[in-house]
Amino acid sequence: MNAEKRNVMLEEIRSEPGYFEECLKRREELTGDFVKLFTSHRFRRIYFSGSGSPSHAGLVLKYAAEKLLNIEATYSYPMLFNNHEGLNVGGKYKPEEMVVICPAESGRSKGAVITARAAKAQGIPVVCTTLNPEGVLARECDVVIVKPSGNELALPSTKGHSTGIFLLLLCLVETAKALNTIDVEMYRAYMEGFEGLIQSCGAAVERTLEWFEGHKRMVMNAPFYRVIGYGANYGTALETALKFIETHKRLTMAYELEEFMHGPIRTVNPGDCIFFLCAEDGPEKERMKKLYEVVRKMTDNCVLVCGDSDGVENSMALTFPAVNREFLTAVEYLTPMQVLACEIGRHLGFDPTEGMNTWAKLAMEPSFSD
Ligand SMILES: O=P(O)(O)OC[C@H]1O[C@](O)(CO)[C@@H](O)[C@@H]1O
Repeated sequence: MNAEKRNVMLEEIRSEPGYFEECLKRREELTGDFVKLFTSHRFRRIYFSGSGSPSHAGLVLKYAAEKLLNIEATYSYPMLFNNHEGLNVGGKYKPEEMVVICPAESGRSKGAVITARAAKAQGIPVVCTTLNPEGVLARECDVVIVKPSGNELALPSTKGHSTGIFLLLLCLVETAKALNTIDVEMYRAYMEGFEGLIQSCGAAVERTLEWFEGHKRMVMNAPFYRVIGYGANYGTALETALKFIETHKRLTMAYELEEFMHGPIRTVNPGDCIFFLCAEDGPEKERMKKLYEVVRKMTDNCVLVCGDSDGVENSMALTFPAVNREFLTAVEYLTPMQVLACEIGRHLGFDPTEGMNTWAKLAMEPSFSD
């Protein structure tokens, strides 16, 4: 593999803070249509739809939408939704009271396009973020937000996914301000948080590279990985598992904090490598720390991923100057995990621009063409 290919994924992760900065600079232009749609309707129900990384974005954003806008929101895998659920199952809402949001990459995956088409047929507005404003999904949408991150050379998406979550969180916070569902203080705190991510995500990359250098032997000797998250960062855990398997092909499992106690905890063996995403404050964080202390008694290779302000003095901890603002953590805590995926893959000699079994994906036709 040549040096350029070797570095492509890391450089894409490194470019993320620059796109966050651009989103903030172009805030009005990028979020304006979204805010207008929400202020000109009285939405009572939001459906998030997306496959792969966009499914994890949907999971994060569902919690943010409910808390910031007080609107009921759901996410489920698009084909479960299309084949076994559907829009307005109970017949409670008028079309103009519902909205579908698709946090896409290429926007070609069939599931979200089918959901968008069903919504359009019923007069339900559809929003997407996408890299392709002319694509098959964008053509079904009332609001199309083009992510400034551009196409990725590495097949496991990183900068597009992080920029997409950043941008939709920005849309939700701007909408919350316009609808008065958050006060001025809270709005200001979120805006400071967004600004802070430029620095924290940049620092997370360099800290993780340093950490990996110091813990390479442990990480590379582990045959598989587990990652545990809570709240919206369960989406971060799922995205980590996807990024890990896409990049280095080693088995990786993701768990929601409390679910770990129901079966998985009984399967921990000495030497297992487990990442604990210890993000925003609250009772779940304390419970995560307790779990970490308990699991450390079974394996030495427990890695607490947390902010500097947590004051954790443990050489195994992977720490960085996190902002730790609720929901924004789903952007900043993903950065170290993207870097780890990339570094493990590099050490195993995988080229991130080459996929395995491409023929199999093509045979299954999961996407439309544009
Ligand atoms: O159809 P979209 O918008 O590209 O979304 C699916 C994305 O998720 C992935 O399956 C996983 O990252 C990507 O390959 C793909 O880009």
